[in-house]
Amino acid sequence: MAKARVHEIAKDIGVSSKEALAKLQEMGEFVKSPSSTVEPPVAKKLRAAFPKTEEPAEKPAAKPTPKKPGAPSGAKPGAKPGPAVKPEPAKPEPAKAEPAESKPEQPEAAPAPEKPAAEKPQAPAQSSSAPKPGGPKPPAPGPKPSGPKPPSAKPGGPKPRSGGNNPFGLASERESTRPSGPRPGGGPRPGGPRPGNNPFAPRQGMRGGERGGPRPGARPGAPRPAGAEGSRSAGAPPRPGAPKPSMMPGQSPAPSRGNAPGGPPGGGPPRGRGGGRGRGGAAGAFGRGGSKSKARKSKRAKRQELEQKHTREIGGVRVPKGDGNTVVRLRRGSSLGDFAEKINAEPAALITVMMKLGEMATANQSLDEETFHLLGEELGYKVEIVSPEDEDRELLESFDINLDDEAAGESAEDLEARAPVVTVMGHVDHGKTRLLDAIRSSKVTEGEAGGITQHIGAYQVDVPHEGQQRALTFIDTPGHEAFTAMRARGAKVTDIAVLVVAADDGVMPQTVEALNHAKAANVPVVVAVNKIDKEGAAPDKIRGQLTEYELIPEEYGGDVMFVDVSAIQNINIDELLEAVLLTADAALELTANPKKAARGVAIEANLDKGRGAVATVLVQSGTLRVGDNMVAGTGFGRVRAMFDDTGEAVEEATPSRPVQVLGLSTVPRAGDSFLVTNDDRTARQIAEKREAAERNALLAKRRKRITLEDFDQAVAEGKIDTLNLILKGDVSGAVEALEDALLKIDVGADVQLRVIHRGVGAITQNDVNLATVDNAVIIGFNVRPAERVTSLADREGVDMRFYSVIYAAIDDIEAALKGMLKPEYEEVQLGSAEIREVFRSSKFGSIAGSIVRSGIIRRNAKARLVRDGNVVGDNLAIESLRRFKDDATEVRDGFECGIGLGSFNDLKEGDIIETWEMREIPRT
Ligand SMILES: Nc1nc2c(ncn2[C@@H]2O[C@H](COP(=O)(O)OP(=O)(O)OP(=O)(O)O)[C@@H](O)[C@H]2O)c(=O)[nH]1
Repeated sequence: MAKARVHEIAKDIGVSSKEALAKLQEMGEFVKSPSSTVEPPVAKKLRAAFPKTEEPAEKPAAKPTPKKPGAPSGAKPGAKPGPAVKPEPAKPEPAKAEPAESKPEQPEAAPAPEKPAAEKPQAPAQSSSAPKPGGPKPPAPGPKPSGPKPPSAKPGGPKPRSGGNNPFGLASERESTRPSGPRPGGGPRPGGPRPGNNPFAPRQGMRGGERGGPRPGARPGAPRPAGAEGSRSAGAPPRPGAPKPSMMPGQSPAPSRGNAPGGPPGGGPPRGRGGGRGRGGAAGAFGRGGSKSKARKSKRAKRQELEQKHTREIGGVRVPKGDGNTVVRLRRGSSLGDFAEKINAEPAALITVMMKLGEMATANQSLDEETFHLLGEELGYKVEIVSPEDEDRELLESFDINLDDEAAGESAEDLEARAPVVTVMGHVDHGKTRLLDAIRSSKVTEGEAGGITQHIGAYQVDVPHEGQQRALTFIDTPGHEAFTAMRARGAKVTDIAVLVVAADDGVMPQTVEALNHAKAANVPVVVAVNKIDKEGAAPDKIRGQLTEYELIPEEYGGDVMFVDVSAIQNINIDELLEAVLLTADAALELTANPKKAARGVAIEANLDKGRGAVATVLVQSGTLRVGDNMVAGTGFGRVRAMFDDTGEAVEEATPSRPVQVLGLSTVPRAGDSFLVTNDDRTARQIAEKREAAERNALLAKRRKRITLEDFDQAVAEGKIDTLNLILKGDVSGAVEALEDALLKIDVGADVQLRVIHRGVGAITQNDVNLATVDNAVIIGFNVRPAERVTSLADREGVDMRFYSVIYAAIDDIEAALKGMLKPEYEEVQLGSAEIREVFRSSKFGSIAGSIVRSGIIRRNAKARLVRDGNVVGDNLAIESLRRFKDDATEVRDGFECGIGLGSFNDLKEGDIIETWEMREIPRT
């Protein structure tokens, strides 16, 4: 089997090439046009991506022999029985091809898709008026068919009367239905029976009434108001026993739901010949004449069929239907509109769906991940929110820059050894700065007289090693703050960490913090036991202590090199550098291709009065040259000049070489990636796009990376299987006790509990950074975070929990692991209002002129409509609220107001509008 072309597969599946292309794109396959070929696995994937409802539906149809005779003759109006190409593919092929067209005659088939063909003539008529009702009014969907309303046939009085002294100047329903003379100025033509734009047309017994009634199988006995139509379709009232599409194999009930334009308009599941309108069948019987119109019909029918198959109705609107597996990738900060675009839906339809889900959102509003998941689930899509790194990767790909492919495409000859990049970490005052100075001065002074150096954030030294001069790059910002900040930004800068521990002080909280950060980043560690010149120095004790943290010295049989040094007295500095090189050589293969445009990371940057943005960048691959166009974070520009850490101007910088760069438009942040582009325009555009993405990300209050409540769900979705925790407490005993107790929880085989960091003291920015990177939950025991730490956690969506009783913490975590810790919400009544009069407005729909009876009526609050003690409309929202002519945000007890419940229009005098909200019950 040769490779198949997209359009062939599309045809096979029964979708358009465009849809197939879109799907391929969604799946990450980039295919140019319908005539492009795809590899068999891709073809298979594509087929699998479309629901197979088709097959079962058609098969039965194909079977009935009666079809066969008719089919070959009239049915295939020479059309496209493409399959005929195949010699005589016996039965299956042709049989498959036929059903689509010949189906009409064969009502037994009953599959929903078929019907439209037969009823085609009607469908169009309806669809013009029908879509409307479906569209705008979600909450009043089919359920209440035309029943009671139609009779009122509001066409009644086209005499809107300007609502005298009512708060809106709108005509009340009472007035408008009074059949007196037409009053001008009445604004909305309340009763105006214009089926075309009257959202209620179908329910009022207009033609489209069929629409309301027809739902196959839906309340079969319901009187069909569309009497006129009824005469045409004998089978109109769906038979109770008629097969519902939902009964069909593989057919989900949703698509069958009636009012899709392609839906079975006659309501008559086309079973039994009498059931169909007969026209389609008759046409077939009469041969020619019929075949022409039939051909036309069937085309339309196919379209409708398709539409119906790929859409479903929710809350009265038609939205695309995913198959539950279709992945939709969205950037963080995306809006409903973005999502709509991806699934080819109307943003307005999604707004309605959101309302049905109990959330109010506008098309342009950024939504958080959770909300997208909820919405995706409802529509049958798997929403993936791409990480900032992925996002940047995709952004670059849109400029045809693929860093991964670039790296993968490099051959061994392109690669040259590069210097290891080292970060020095450790507890306060253990000598990090001093050690960095010692390393640097010992080397710089060797080469350069004067040894005038300047701090640019990183420096490189040459070390004689096994007869060679080897370079080492040190990040000159000690501490793990910079390290985690960069890591949080997705930058992998450090190859090796030097953990400094003062021999006279021992392992301290930040020592542990630092080593945990290194471990989490999977970076090998070399321990520098410093201050050995000091009295009381006990280097062996340090080795013993660190063993407890899984840093086992080589001399104890482990694989971590420990070097005793004195930064002040320059003792063993060379040995330390040697150990770093040995560790790098043993654990890592550090190479990069210098022969290409430079890529790397910004290490440090500042705005200089005279020189503008000055950024220190570390070249990670390629060679950076003066004159290159570069983009670093959201800054871009042409490299005007470069300097190394001795202040020397340099023309180029190769991998692992840090240089200071002048020429960027703005100051990048530490950890921002940079790259050289072919032209300045690309650099500028990338920078602009990054800025926009950042803005969006900021806008989306991206809530909750992982919370204890959603842990089990994340596990269920296969996203994670480990609950990472960071424990902070006021005293070490408590932290240890908590950790011990936590690790004793019986969590079962599916999930794991991992304490990635524990420490004494307040929750710091570092803790939040670490939680951000490793998707951890922070547990604070008798400690609180500083204010800016709280806001950082909030911004990053990190779940922090505070306890003062160990058992409470254990209970919560145990419950989370067992999937039992659900947030609890309670409904809180906000207020209620009684409808005194109903006004109709063409612009706003029905407005309830009301008086607030209790509490407050607030705009956007959730609402329900109660009539004689029965809820007649639930999950509504106060979409508009007015006091006289002015919009109001809230109206209090005793005041009159006008309330609009969006597209919910079933309002009556005396009804009570209750408003409420869900509040999370705080845990104690
Ligand atoms: N005796 C002795 N003192 C040292 C040595 N290394 C550093 N010190 C002293 O220890 C103190 C702290 O050194 P720093 O290099 O500032 O320590 P740090 O880890 O960078 O400290 P922070 O920047 O506060 O995190 C200074 O007074 C140094 O002079 C050493 O090898 N021997």
